[in-house]
Amino acid sequence: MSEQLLLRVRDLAYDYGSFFGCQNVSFDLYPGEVLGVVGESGAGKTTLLRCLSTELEPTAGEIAYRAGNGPLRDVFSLSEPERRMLLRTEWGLVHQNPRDGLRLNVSAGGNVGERLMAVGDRHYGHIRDQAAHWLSQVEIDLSRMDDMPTTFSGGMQQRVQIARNLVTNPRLLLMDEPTGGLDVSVQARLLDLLRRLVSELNLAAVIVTHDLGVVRLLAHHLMVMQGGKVVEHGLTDQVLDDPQHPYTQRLVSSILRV
Ligand SMILES: Nc1ncnc2c1ncn2[C@@H]1O[C@H](COP(=O)(O)OP(=O)(O)OP(=O)(O)O)[C@@H](O)[C@H]1O
Repeated sequence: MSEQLLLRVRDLAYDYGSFFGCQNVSFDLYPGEVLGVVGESGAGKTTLLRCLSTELEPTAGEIAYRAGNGPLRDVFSLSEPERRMLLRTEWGLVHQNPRDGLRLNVSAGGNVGERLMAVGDRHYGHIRDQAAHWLSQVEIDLSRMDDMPTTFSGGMQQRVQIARNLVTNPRLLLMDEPTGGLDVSVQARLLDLLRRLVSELNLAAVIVTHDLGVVRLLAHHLMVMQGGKVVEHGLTDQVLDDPQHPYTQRLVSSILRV
């Protein structure tokens, strides 16, 4: 594989005062690769994602990202405007609750087009065409383009949130339980959609979830966290088919029993 490393995380830790959120997290991510992060409640998954999105500054360790074709750079050495620009262009952030990632008083098309306007696109026709293109990519009927997200189902809102993230052609998606809270058939459709888009767009992604079915379907690599620490990390099929750590073994067998 000749592609260059996109994201490098080394010995990352974050402490909430005397509590630690996550510790000693290290991984590499290449374009087109999906890393799944699983673990019980309180394992440190959200803390890790909040550090990766630069919302929290790690207490220790490094997060280095390659913007454009430039060198890998520590994201916390970037200026605030540089980081903001990454968050608007090369990085996408998909929240579990789409309401956290959408503007509810703006139409579906407006939600998608707005992200282009935020990076300087001022051509109304182009913005509307792009919004329509990405809404159709996530299977939103264009007759709903001018409707408010509040009139959409949870699954539709989640798809609009994904379209809003994709419109700037991001290279890295950070997703927090993107299918959480949706019913099983809606989840399955959304997972198929995500799998197709990740592969077609050669996206790198980190996906945090409780659901081993989600990682089995989407993630090439899997990191299992417990109590803020990574207890197992490897190829998804390998970890799920031959778990080494007792916690992963319990996690996998609890799914197989149901
Ligand atoms: N704002 C906070 N202040 C203090 N401690 C926190 C805070 N947020 C999280 N923690 C602690 O950090 C640890 C990791 O929490 P985190 O939310 O990252 O876990 P999680 O794996 O995402 O859990 P869940 O699946 O329930 O969302 C837990 O011990 C939690 O109590």
